[in-house]
Amino acid sequence: MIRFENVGLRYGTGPEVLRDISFTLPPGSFHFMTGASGAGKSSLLKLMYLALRPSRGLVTLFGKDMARVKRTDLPALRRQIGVVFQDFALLDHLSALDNVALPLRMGGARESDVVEHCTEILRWVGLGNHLNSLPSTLSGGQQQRVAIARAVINRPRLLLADEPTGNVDDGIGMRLLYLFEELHKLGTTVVIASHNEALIRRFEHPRLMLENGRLHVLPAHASRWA
Ligand SMILES: Nc1ncnc2c1ncn2[C@@H]1O[C@H](COP(=O)(O)OP(=O)(O)OP(=O)(O)O)[C@@H](O)[C@H]1O
Repeated sequence: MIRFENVGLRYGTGPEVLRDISFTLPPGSFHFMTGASGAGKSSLLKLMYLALRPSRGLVTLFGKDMARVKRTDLPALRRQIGVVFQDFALLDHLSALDNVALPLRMGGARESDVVEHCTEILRWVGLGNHLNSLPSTLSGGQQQRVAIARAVINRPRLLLADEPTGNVDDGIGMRLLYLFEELHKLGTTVVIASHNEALIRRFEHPRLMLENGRLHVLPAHASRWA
């Protein structure tokens, strides 16, 4: 699904913030990503989402060498990836439901199915009373949940989430992680960056641990105590 070989990343002429990153994420796997603030979690997720190109090394996604993929082919690849980044990137003029509906409508789904599925998922993330609310009228945690609903609505092949439980209490955080678990059971490859050790330890998944720009992959049993 994703393969990195000796990947390095620097911003401009600065020092390398990621160094010699090599790992393979098999299809259908679930990994947490951890590391201190500034360790490079968001940067690594952006490399996986093809929002950044590596300064060196090889990134393979869905079996394709990303250095050979044309810029015009990127949107089609990205449509197979659900992302929750820290800025949420919701469209301000659209209601919560219409934001979540975007990937389904772009894929040509029937309108009656769109409304039914979007209502169901927004209820699941606790926003059943905010279907028609504009993002600017929602709290940070509520906007984050809209972004999560939008990322998972069309069952992407790959789900990347940066601190998806950062703005919610532990009860809702658990609910969101169960949502990711469900998606994983349906075959989606999942990568969740998080600082929330208490939540991570409740789930038995391997861990991508970033430290000083380098990556260590910890198996599930070791990752619970890392
Ligand atoms: N656009 C940028 N330009 C220059 N340096 C950057 C840029 N984005 C990130 N960095 C640097 O890259 C390093 C890794 O940042 P990144 O945001 O990936 O870390 P992080 O682990 O996600 O941090 P946090 O947990 O605080 O979100 C940091 O030293 C940061 O200053």
